[in-house]
Amino acid sequence: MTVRHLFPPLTLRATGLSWGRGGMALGANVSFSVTAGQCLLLRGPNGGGKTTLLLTLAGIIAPLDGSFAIAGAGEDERVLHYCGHRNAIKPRLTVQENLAFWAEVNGATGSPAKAALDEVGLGHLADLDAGYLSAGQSRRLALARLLVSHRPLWLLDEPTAALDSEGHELVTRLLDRHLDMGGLFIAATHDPITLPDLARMETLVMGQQP
Ligand SMILES: Nc1ncnc2c1ncn2[C@@H]1O[C@H](COP(=O)(O)OP(=O)(O)OP(=O)(O)O)[C@@H](O)[C@H]1O
Repeated sequence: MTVRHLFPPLTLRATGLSWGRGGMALGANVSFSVTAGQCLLLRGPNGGGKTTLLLTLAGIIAPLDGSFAIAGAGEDERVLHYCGHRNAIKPRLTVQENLAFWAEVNGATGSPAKAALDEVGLGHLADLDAGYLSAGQSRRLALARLLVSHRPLWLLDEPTAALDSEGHELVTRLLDRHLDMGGLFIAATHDPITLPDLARMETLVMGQQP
């Protein structure tokens, strides 16, 4: 598959990285790199440290040791989306208003809100208060945020959580297209995610005994 490089070609490189919570190390001295058109899947048991690693790479938690760097971006460029396992939906705003809010916060550099909602299968619910969405519909709305603001690096925590089989296909399609565009992503997942081109995928298994 050809990478079209619609994004600046980034590389995220971790060197001897250790991460953890509350003084407890959850990963130690790990090195990896992910570059434009590629992805890294984080796998492992509950409590294994996947979310903590994503939060660390998002700059929300400080590493315990080692370092990581994102090469290929301007100093002040906002290059990443962090999509946590909570959907961060405002229940009193409509579905479309939620998306418009995030487009304003993150920059309306991607698809128009209505097109993004159509893409994730929520176009018919645009005017519904988002608090009424089902679990899977809420997840779809969270994923639509990735589409309204173009950013090359996606850090995703359980992107397929609560989704039906068509939703799983949607996620595969969005992720594959993102890599086609020269984006990259790191995703923590308990579900299998299989992209058409397996050469693009690496897996980091964590939380295992040495
Ligand atoms: N603020 C905190 N203080 C102390 N420990 C914490 C804190 N937040 C999370 N933890 C612990 O850190 C460990 C790793 O949690 P994390 O959410 O990174 O795991 P995970 O691999 O994403 O798990 P899951 O598959 O269940 O989502 C867990 O044991 C959790 O209880």
